[in-house]
Amino acid sequence: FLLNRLDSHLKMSECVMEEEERAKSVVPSCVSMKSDMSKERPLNSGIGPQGSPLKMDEDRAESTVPSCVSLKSDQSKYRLIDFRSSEEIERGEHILSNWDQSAPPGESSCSQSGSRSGDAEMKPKQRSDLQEVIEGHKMSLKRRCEHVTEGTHEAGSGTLLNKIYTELYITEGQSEEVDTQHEVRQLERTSKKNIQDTPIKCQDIFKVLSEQQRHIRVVLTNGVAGVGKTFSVQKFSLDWAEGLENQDISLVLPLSCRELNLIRHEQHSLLSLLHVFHPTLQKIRAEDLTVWKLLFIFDGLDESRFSLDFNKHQVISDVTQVSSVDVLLVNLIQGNLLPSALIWITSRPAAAYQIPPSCVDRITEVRGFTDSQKEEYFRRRFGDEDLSKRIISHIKASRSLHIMCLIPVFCWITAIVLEDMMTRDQRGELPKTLTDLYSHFLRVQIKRKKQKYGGKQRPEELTKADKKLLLKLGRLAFEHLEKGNIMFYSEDLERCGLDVSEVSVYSGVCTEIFKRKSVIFQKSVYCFVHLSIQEFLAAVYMFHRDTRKDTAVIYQFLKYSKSVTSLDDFLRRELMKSLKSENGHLDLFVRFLHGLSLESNQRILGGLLDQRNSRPKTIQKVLNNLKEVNSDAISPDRSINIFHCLMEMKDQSVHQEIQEFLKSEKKSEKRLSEIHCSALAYLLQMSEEVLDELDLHQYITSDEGRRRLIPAVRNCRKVVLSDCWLSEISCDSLASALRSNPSHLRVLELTETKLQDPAVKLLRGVLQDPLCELETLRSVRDDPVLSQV
Ligand SMILES: Nc1ncnc2c1ncn2[C@@H]1O[C@H](COP(=O)(O)OP(=O)(O)OP(=O)(O)O)[C@@H](O)[C@H]1O
Repeated sequence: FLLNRLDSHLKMSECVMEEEERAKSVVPSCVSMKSDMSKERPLNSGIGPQGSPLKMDEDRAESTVPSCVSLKSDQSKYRLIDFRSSEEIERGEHILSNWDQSAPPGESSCSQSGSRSGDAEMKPKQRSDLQEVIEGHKMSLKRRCEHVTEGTHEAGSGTLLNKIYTELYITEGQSEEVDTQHEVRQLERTSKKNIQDTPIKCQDIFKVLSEQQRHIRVVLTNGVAGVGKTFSVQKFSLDWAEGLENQDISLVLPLSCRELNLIRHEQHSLLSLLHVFHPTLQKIRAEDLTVWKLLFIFDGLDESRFSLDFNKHQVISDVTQVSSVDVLLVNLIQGNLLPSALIWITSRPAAAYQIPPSCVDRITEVRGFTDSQKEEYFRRRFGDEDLSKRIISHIKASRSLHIMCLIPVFCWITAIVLEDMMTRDQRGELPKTLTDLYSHFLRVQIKRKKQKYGGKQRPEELTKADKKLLLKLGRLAFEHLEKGNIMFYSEDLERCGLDVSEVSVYSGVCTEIFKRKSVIFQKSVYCFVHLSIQEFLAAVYMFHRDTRKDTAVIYQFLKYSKSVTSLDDFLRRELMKSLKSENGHLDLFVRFLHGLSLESNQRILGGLLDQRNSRPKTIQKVLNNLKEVNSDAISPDRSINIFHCLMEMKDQSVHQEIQEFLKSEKKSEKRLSEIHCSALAYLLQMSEEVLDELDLHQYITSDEGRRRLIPAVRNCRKVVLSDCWLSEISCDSLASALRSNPSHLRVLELTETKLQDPAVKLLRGVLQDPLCELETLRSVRDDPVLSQV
């Protein structure tokens, strides 16, 4: 497990280096920004240094508060003062000159010793100027946060955050060990709530909630893709900017890691960094930063392309000292720089390991929506009560949809699809599988584009141009999926034959699939709205290549030179390739590929894929292959994906057989195949009830079948692994189950279990891990393995 972690860490670093190389050529050396002037009046309430309420002179504020400049700013960073119009410069100069005059002598550059006494000595004029800056910043932040775009990048076109924001289930602590596994599988694991977890409200994450807790300075919030981390940051910031919550904080300063990437090759001081990303703070001085209570929010650490080295770095304690962004970040987190500033970092679990636990005062995890929050989401989203009721009851009736809706981004996709289907006359069957859902999602986007731009075809039909565009997007999705890239620059688009303007012109199709994430420094960064959409389009592209017999693309991907003879051969090879991936990054891709082999799904896509000759005999062959896959060298956790592929092909047989097996009185008489074992492992792992005992030896199955049951260990109190050969890879699953937090496993019996040396070491390591809550490790006979462990 650790080796895998190390390996994936190395891969990530390689990936980061590769991306850095890519980015070197794309990030301009000179930063330019576009300004966005505000005519709005500042609010007349405010918080001063250390939370003291300030009163402000409204008239003067109106004349002096700088514009709320948006991030889409266009002027050179080296001429920051030029952000403003001439009129504004005049006003700005007025403020700056006032401030310069009022600054105590010798305080022009700040050090940590620029103490709070400066505040006490502050002249009334100076204080009110500072307050104006805070109010200007609040207004700017409010404007940035009050609308959500949910896939559309058209400014101001979004919905009000407060209208659709639904409370999320956030807990203190985290549910699983930091994991590099694919998010969708994590989602399946985490869908089982644990009542022991302590829920915490987003606005309380810096509050000391019990007597045992000390001051909370650094909070790390984990959560899988699309679970609502950015929404939480946005809501927190909006509530602060509107004066509703956390008013003891003087300035909330969100800095998205995606945007910080764009200046990672540049040198900045903390002060200039703030000036670049929060132009409303142009006039704050170094000493202000040390006297105010600041909150820095670094959203999306997983998207950062800088590597944080906490062991060896330049120590910086002066906010005007220039260094690289990663060094500034490390110093802020360690508390060398602005030790009293609060720090909030959000990250997907795979990247959270970069922050040493010793630097973190509180870990929280956004778990998504509970069942009642899911319902509330749909009620808020649709004013129509009847429609929201029907949608909720459909979701409840489909287990996979219901599990998926734990993640807000899936709620959003589901809402779009079901709203469209339920308000149309000819409804058709409502989606039950992921491929179904995503095919409908794409169809709705195509239809919207038709409605927006007109066209002779029926709304659902694709023109040649639509097909070409979607397949080019598919190529981009596919080529970057393998490399683990989720963000693209215009040159990546061009390499796939995508014209940047084409992508924007087809905004009706693209905005909810593909979006321009930031346009800072005139550099556009693109990404798919969600990783799963990238995986779906990548599968569409690959499937299309297969129907067109594009052997070059297929062989290069499969690293296979013999001809792929048929659909079943193609899918079998794709599956094997995905099973060999260490972190499961092709799992969802391969599920979609299997789903796309069904004509019913191809039909939804309105001619995007040539209708494939998916004869029943071929489909049966694919199903048989899935049921017979030999997964000797594959992790049992990964093998569960074979069962998911069956489900995507709407084959319910294995699922039903296992349901019957679970109800049966004669379990010990029924022989289970390997695929049965994967299905059973999945169902036991997902079950609401914790199993008292799992004795692998009681199941009549092969050695491989027994190993495939190991993921179920996560949901058991006692596990007996007797007389079974545990490979290192199976030990990985066992180790992960032992480490899961909270873990139910208290008793582990290992008897005549043939553990190889690396597995013994691995288990020994896990048992020493403070996260492991195992109480008894037992062996029935004198087992040499046990003494080694
Ligand atoms: N609290 C919420 N209320 C309503 N909708 C939400 C909420 N949280 C998230 N969503 C929906 O889910 C989508 C994804 O959320 P968000 O961008 O916050 O996820 P994330 O955890 O930051 O994901 P990533 O790691 O991919 O950046 C949002 O665009 C929105 O549609």
